[in-house]
Amino acid sequence: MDVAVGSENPVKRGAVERVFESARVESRRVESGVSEQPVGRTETIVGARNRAQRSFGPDVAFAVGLEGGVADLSDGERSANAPEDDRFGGVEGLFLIMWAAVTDGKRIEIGSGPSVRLPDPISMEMIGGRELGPVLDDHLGTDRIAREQGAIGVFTGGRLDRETALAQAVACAAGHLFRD
Ligand SMILES: O=P(O)(O)OP(=O)(O)OP(=O)(O)OC[C@H]1O[C@@H](n2cnc3c(O)ncnc32)[C@H](O)[C@@H]1O
Repeated sequence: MDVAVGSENPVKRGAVERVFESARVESRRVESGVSEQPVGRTETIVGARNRAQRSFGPDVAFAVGLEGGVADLSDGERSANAPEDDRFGGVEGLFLIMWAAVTDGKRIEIGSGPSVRLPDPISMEMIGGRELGPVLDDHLGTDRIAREQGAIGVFTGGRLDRETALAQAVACAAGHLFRD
């Protein structure tokens, strides 16, 4: 079975390989159709869905989209279209979130991975409009940590890594397509 993943990030391909164990997984470069740094659950899910739909074709059985975002998890979540200086609603505590979408060309299902709170100095830079990957690299002195253990690895003390966390999102989305 062939499966496409709408990203050239190797940890995303690795996450898909963990769930579609015997499949040949191919990375495809597609536009997410959302900001480089999605803000809020809705924008993050839309990015995942776009990546899945845009990487699907007649040559694959399934296509997967994965998107990382940051979100204020309070009930009054602000949309990505809120004014620039109020994107996080003034609520302290931004979280890294991750969502997957899986399509078989007819149906599309979504699922999420774990969330982890970002420390305040990191959140402040996100509020300033930066992307999480480069902000983490600056703070930690790493090089492209988003392609390795990721924020989830850093903030869980290595108990999780980004590939493991993304695989949970893929499994939650794909499970419905396997079962029905
Ligand atoms: O090549 P693509 O598929 O775009 O992969 P990406 O990791 O750069 O992009 P995402 O759209 O999934 O994530 C949006 C931003 O959030 C960053 N990000 C997401 N999850 C992260 C993590 O666990 N650790 C570090 N950065 C992360 C990522 O580097 C981007 O700057």
